[in-house]
Amino acid sequence: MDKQILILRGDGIGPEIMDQAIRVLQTIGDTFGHSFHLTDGLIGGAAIDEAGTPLPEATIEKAKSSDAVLLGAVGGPKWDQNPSDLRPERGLLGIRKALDLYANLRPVKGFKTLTDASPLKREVIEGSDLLIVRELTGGLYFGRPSERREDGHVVVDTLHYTKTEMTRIIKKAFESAQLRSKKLTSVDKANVLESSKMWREIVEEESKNYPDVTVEHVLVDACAMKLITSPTAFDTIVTENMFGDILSDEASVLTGSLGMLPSASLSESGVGLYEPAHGSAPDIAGENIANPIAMILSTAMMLRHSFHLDAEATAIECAVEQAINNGYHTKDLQVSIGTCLSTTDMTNQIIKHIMKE
Ligand SMILES: NC(=O)c1ccc[n+]([C@@H]2O[C@H](COP(=O)([O-])OP(=O)(O)OC[C@H]3O[C@@H](n4cnc5c(N)ncnc54)[C@H](O)[C@@H]3O)[C@@H](O)[C@H]2O)c1
Ligand SMILES: CC(C)[C@H](C(=O)O)[C@@H](O)C(=O)O
Ligand SMILES: [Mg+2]
Repeated sequence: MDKQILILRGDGIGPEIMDQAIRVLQTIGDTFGHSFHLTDGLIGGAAIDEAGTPLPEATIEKAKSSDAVLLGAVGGPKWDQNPSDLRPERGLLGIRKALDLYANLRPVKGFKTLTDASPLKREVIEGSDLLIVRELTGGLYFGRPSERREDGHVVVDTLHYTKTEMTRIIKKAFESAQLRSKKLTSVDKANVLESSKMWREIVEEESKNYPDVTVEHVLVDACAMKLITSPTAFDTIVTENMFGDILSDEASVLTGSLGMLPSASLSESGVGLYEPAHGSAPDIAGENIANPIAMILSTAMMLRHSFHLDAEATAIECAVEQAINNGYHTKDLQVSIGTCLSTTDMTNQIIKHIMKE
């Protein structure tokens, strides 16, 4: 198989973890006989520094003509004081919108060996395996007006959704639930927000088309609590943009670290973008200690969702699990037993297992 992949390294640990994903991809190519052609593009702070904008037009064009996009992470203190249109994060939001990547899939799977790494009790988190389906191109992130008014004393952000935007992500979640254990939890704030009331109505309406899926509605505040007190009660969660952002970072605790959580950002028919759920981690950038697993598992998601290379994706996922089961981990996992490795050495272990398969 011949595929064109756009590589967006971004900022902070972005380039470090992307280098590891590329090594894994090359190993998959060599082992299974595929050619992955990689092209670099600019995004985030790196793009601001080099091209004066967080999302150059060339990046969007390259993305549209690629078969998939891999993204590291954007942002960092260097650009924190920039005006809002010159923030690295604008590049990320911009590419999501430009490619209409409305469906963000964030799987959260605890590895047995890492349950001790979580600050939560083993008996509570053991067996955690859920999927957060997050709406990615609407809501508070994109609603207008979003501005500071009246001499800086009043601020406005707008939570805007159309019925069409809600319906497509809810359908995607029902379809995802059908492929898993057929239980869907819809998370909203329908006791307060008009948008959530409409969201809940659409979930009810759509549930008639998926009679095999059991649906429950949970308010977001209660969901935040239940995620860490009874995570195994969840299978597929669907929610709007900002709730999904917050709940997915919270859910990462079940896996031992934010550095473990991959994601796929998908459109209806166009190119998919794959990125870790975490950010650019400026506090550890340049030290070769970042956990590369979220980026590597995002690469596996690309192989599965964009290229339908199931065996290859599974090979990566199994290699990650085997490396962890052999006691290898990175610093963020705070495991006291086994061997703590650098970013590159952790990847070496994963690559070793892929080549053995
Ligand atoms: N998708 C993205 O590009 C994305 C996502 C989230 C945040 N951000 C941006 O990243 C910057 C930093 O944000 P933040 O510090 O709130 O969030 P962050 O996710 O970058 O980091 C939060 C904490 O988790 C740790 N961490 C994250 N990923 C890790 C990994 N792979 N290995 C080991 N430890 C890891 C960090 O060291 C930090 O202590 C901000 O500019 C923010 O806007 C970008
Ligand atoms: C950096 C930021 C804009 C982004 C988001 O909120 O979507 C990040 O937190 C994420 O989860 O991908
Ligand atoms: Mg986030």
